[in-house]
Amino acid sequence: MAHNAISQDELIAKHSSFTTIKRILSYLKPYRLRVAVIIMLMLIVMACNVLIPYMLQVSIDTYVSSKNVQGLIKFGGLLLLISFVSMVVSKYRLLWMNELANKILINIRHELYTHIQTLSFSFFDNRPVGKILARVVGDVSSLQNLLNTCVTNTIPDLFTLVFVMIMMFSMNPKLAVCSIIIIPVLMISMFTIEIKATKLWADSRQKRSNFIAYSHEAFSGIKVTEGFNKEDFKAKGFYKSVSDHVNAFDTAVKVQDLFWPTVDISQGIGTVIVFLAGYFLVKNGSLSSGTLIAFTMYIGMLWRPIINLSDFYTTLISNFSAAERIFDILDINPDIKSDTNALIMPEIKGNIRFKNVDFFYDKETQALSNINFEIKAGQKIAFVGETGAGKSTIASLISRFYDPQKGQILIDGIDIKHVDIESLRSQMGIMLQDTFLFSSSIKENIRYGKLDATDDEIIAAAKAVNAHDFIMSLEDGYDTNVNERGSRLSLGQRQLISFARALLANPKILILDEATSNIDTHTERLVQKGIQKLLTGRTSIVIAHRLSTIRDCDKIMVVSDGKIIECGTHEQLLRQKGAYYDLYMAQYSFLSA
Ligand SMILES: Nc1ncnc2c1ncn2[C@@H]1O[C@H](COP(=O)(O)OP(=O)(O)OP(=O)(O)O)[C@@H](O)[C@H]1O
Repeated sequence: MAHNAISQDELIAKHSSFTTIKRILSYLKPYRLRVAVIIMLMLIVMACNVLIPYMLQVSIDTYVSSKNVQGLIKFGGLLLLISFVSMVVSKYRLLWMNELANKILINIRHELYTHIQTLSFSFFDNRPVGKILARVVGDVSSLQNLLNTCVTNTIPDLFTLVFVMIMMFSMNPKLAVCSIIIIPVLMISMFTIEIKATKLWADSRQKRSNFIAYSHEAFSGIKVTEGFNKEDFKAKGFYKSVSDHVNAFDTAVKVQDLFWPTVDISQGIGTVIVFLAGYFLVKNGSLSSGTLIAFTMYIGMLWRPIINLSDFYTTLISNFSAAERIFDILDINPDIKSDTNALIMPEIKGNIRFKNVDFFYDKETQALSNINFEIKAGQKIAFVGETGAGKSTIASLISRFYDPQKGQILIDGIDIKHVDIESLRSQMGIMLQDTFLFSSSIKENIRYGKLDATDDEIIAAAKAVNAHDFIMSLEDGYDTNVNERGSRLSLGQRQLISFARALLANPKILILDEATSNIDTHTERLVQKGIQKLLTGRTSIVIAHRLSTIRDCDKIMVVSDGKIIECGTHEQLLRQKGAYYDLYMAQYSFLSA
């Protein structure tokens, strides 16, 4: 997948309009019965509406001309009854259709969300979050527009059109032909406009996605913007991305607006043709005046659905790219997925082995080359090395967030490429540099480690990592809301909470990626015991820059430029006077300076 910067348009797979419409309509499948009932109701409404002009014709030609008042009153009553039935049925038709359209939209949004959750890290590496949001929120709303118009108007309009034509042709085929003679010209003009408008709407949607992504990133990084006093600079960027979107939208609307004059002119010409032809037919006696009046009503009924269908067509064109953008994501297969006959990972003991592992993030970025090591169950291992060396990449591969291009990663002798991902990840815990808390209470954030944990278990976990006292000092204790990303708390406090969360999850393999980097010396001492508790009884991998925190590890591996260049205990590596010694001495002299 190509990298996608915020201002860069995304590549969207193109499909034929027919395939996309078929796919939209496939969402109706689970509701076949409801659709059948709705169609039945539509047919009743159509039949009532189409009957009314015909009955008018009969009443004029039969009862009015013969001055039969009693017959006329009876006929009028029947007409009223038909109108009433049509009104009631129509109300329920609309209600059930809206309900159906809304249900389908919930399904699409849910499908999109659950699908995106299954996608691999590489998908998220290559897309700004704002662009994903634009699809889940913006594009699905546009699809709602499309579905609502389609189900509530288009299907009934198509029925009306067919019914009206049947009535017109059965009343007077010559006049009927005159009524529809202009329609092919209208169709050709509409298709010509469509070709141009579709491209312009797709472009407008791309620019909208770029603008949402820009806003999302700008607000997420607002503290940096304000800290560096760069509000004007960001505001200019924002102005440009909004202008790009508005200009693209404006151009699309201008082309789209050509639709309406085309429809209006066609309707005008069509009506004039019918009146002229009707006049001559009545004059030479081959058409009754009742039929001409009924025909004039049918003309109105013929053009209303044509106008509505043109309206739907414009909605279709302007929202089509939204549907394409949604299906584009749904069609992405996760790079990392469980094989169909994947092995369920047995209870992990904790042996980890890397065999000749090479890993590239993309063709240009080789992050690891020929990595070989073995960690025994229950050992505490540290990876150290300069920034960008490849330490976090090793951690990501153990959790199978990515697959290596070459080599094997074995846990308890089983190649993790062939095991069920859920059964693997549910036994592993990873604590990243960037501690993420959800905007809910502290209690709920800790419970995330084990959804069915009791309050007592949560408090016990917090006590074990020495987080309990600071939590109790907050105004609502465990019920304190931490705000988005935990912004209500200090970085160290966030990490303490994430320790409690990890302890509750009780993983068999625990990876701490720079997890203690934000804890000050005082807090560090406070949590040391908690960390010890967290690490005992499981294989633990610690990635740390601060070497004082990993001195007592069973093994320390020094990573440099994607390779492991040294391996041993703290004492062994110091004696070796190699890269680890240099790193350690650099920190030691820095701290004692
Ligand atoms: N998602 C990614 N896409 C492309 N390249 C990446 C990605 N993540 C990391 N890299 C690159 O891979 C290399 C190793 O990165 P990694 O994050 O593993 O380093 P690290 O040793 O953990 O660094 P640090 O100590 O700074 O966290 C770096 O050159 C980095 O630029």
